[in-house]
Amino acid sequence: MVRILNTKQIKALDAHTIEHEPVKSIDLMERACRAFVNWFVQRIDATKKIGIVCGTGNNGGDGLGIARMLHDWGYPVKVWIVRGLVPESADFKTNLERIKGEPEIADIITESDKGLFTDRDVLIDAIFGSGLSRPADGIYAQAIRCMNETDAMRIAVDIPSGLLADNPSSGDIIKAHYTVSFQIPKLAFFFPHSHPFTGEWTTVDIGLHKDFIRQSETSHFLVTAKDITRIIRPRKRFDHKGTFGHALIIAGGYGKMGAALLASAAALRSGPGLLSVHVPKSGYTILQTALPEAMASIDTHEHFFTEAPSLEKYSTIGIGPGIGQEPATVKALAQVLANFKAPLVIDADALNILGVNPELMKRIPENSILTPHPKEFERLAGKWDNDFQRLEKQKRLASELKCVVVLKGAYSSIATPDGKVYFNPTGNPGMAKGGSGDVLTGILTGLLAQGYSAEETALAGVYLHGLAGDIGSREKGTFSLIATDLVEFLPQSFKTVLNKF
Ligand SMILES: NC(=O)C1=CN([C@@H]2O[C@H](COP(=O)(O)OP(=O)(O)OC[C@H]3O[C@@H](n4cnc5c(N)ncnc54)[C@H](O)[C@@H]3O)[C@@H](O)[C@H]2O)[C@@H](O)CC1
Ligand SMILES: [K+]
Repeated sequence: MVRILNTKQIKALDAHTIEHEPVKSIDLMERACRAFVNWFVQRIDATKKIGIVCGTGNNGGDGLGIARMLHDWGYPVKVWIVRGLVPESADFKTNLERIKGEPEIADIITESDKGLFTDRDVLIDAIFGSGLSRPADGIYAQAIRCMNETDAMRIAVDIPSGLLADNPSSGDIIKAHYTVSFQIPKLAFFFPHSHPFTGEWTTVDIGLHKDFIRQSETSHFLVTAKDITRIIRPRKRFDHKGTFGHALIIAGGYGKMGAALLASAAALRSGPGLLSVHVPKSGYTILQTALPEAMASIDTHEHFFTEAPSLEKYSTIGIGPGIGQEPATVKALAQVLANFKAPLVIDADALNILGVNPELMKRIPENSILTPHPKEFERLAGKWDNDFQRLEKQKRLASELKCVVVLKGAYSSIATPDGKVYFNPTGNPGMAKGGSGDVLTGILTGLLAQGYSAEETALAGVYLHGLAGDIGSREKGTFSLIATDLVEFLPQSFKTVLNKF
């Protein structure tokens, strides 16, 4: 797990590293600059004209160090220092002294300094870093606007200037194409509204104290491949189908049998011992023809879900894709929630039904997994003003229901009943298509049936689903990738994770 720390903790971490490594503050800054430059030189051609726009705090100090190093690498570099009210930090001063005449430095002292950076191919943003405490205004806002108006590629040092790491941002913010952040990812990076500012972000190691990071309290984590490898248990020689549980998928309706097929095919590829699929009568032939491995459980209704089969034999249930919201379906869902006591996976129309019948929420078995996309989540939890508030709502829902709530999207977030939130790194925009969610429901149902805990299931399922999408889009491209491909590439996704042993 990568721990996501807040800016106060990052400041304490910097101080701890300086005191206990020990390393001088300016030498730590030098390390940060080198890490940035190392990233930079591997990607940016040395003929490009570079502009570095610095504040006068430590983020600006980084900018000056980076300017000196890139000049030594042979890049044509120009530096601008935004001279507002921020006093020069000690390390800023040192790095300013270390620039001896080259590269060229200009001060920005009035707001009328406009159209400044137009001859630059690449602009490095080092105005504010994690020290930003309020929206940028005055001369700072003006410099940010000037940078955003150019056609240059913009690269932010640590965090785009104007973006707050731990709180909603407003005002002018650098629209970076890339953000190179120092070691610890910032919470804001995981939110949709930050993306126009961070662009593609990455972290670079600057040798901050690992034990201190491990001991820092946080409820926010970024999942890594290693975490998933640790969760997924390889199968043993004497395991048999009884070991891996019997999953039931309740999905599909007239015109939406594809949802049932996608969820079921994904469940089958995720390893449960047995899979049954409950579909309306009109889905019988479709299911039996398309998925011979699945057993059919047939509803009495021709077109939609009206009555749950007897549920005792199932280890878990995945319910929702394509079931619609007919009154009889609402009743049948209520019946499932009344009779089934083990954790289940609730998705799509089952979530929409819960949204308009909140009294049913109380019946959801503890440790179930809910997988709303943002619109479904809004129906369950109400509107939000900003991404931070949305995250709080997600945490609250997970704790109230004592369930795992997976909010789907880029960096799908997984909130657990005990208040933790895991962000998932896999997946890509090629997956933003109908049917992707059905595939996730199937994977989760398949894993839950095998006895993985709700938390393990959600972490592994969401990761594997995204990884299947990443592997798939390498072959099919993000335009052409479809949900069926996710099922097709799921075996490779599992193999990738298992082969890490
Ligand atoms: N030893 C360290 O602490 C290290 C710090 N590093 C760099 O230092 C950065 C943090 O530096 P600082 O804490 O000096 O802060 P910044 O350089 O981000 O900001 C400078 C100062 O501006 C003031 N300020 C905040 N919001 C403002 C606003 N809207 N308008 C005007 N002034 C405002 C604050 O007093 C703040 O301290 C990191 O992002 C990173 O780039 C790196 O060099 C790694 C090591
Ligand atoms: K910055």
